[in-house]
Amino acid sequence: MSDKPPMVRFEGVSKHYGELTVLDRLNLEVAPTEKVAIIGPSGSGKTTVLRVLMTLEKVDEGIIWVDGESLTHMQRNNQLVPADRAHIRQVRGKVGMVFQHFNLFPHMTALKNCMEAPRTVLGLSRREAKERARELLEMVGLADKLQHYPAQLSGGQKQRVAIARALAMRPKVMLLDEVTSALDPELVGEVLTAIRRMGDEHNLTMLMVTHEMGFAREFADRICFFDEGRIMEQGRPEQILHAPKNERTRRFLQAVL
Ligand SMILES: Nc1ncnc2c1ncn2[C@@H]1O[C@H](COP(=O)(O)OP(=O)(O)OP(=O)(O)O)[C@@H](O)[C@H]1O
Repeated sequence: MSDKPPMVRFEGVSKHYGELTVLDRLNLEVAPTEKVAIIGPSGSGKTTVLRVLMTLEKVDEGIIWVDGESLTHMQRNNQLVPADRAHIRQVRGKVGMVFQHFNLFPHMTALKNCMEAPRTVLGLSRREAKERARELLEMVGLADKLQHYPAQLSGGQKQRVAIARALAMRPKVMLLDEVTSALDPELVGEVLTAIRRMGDEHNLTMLMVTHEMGFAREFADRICFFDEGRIMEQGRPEQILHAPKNERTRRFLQAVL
């Protein structure tokens, strides 16, 4: 970890669904530009970490910080009080996400998909939004698909549009939720290449939930092994993947590697 203040910090964060504890007093710090891979068994709370950071779910306890500001609280008269909508929107704007199932607008071309939020949320002019969208679609290798609709694209191409669309909002933190899981194996490589490029060229802090241990090994600075809503073990990829200390990590890796 660097000595800079963390870009993302979970401080004692818990999330419950009825009796089920999905995040259990989770503490996690991610340094600026650090790439963290989250691995672990099904149901261990991996996706929930990303969803609470995107404010798609509320937390029951604890505080989440992004770039020095709390997503859940705000300062009022030197006190931390629950955040209001405007505050949440402002902090949440620093975070982008790419989903397993792309979530593209089906009635919009690739170019329009990438222009929509910068226009409506950031207030960019049509020209600015178009220029930004075009540049990003070129970066992910889709210069010849600008006018294609999602139904006319392969899974790998759709996921690359989704990457360009998330980048168009200029987030500081990018969340990736099993972005290659819905793809045919031969399309995985092109998406991983786009992700690598996105990390290198945009100085992003990244949290990715992945089942691709090879990608986690090559791309992540740190792997966190999740179990029962907590980080059971974390460390450099080579340490976690090749010399795990925790018995549960070892058993999980034996099953997936
Ligand atoms: N909206 C919800 N209502 C009730 N339970 C939920 C809800 N969302 C998630 N859960 C439960 O919370 C637990 C953690 O879910 P989460 O999606 O974070 O797990 P995960 O580690 O990402 O799993 P997977 O690898 O299978 O995607 C699971 O048991 C899931 O069934």
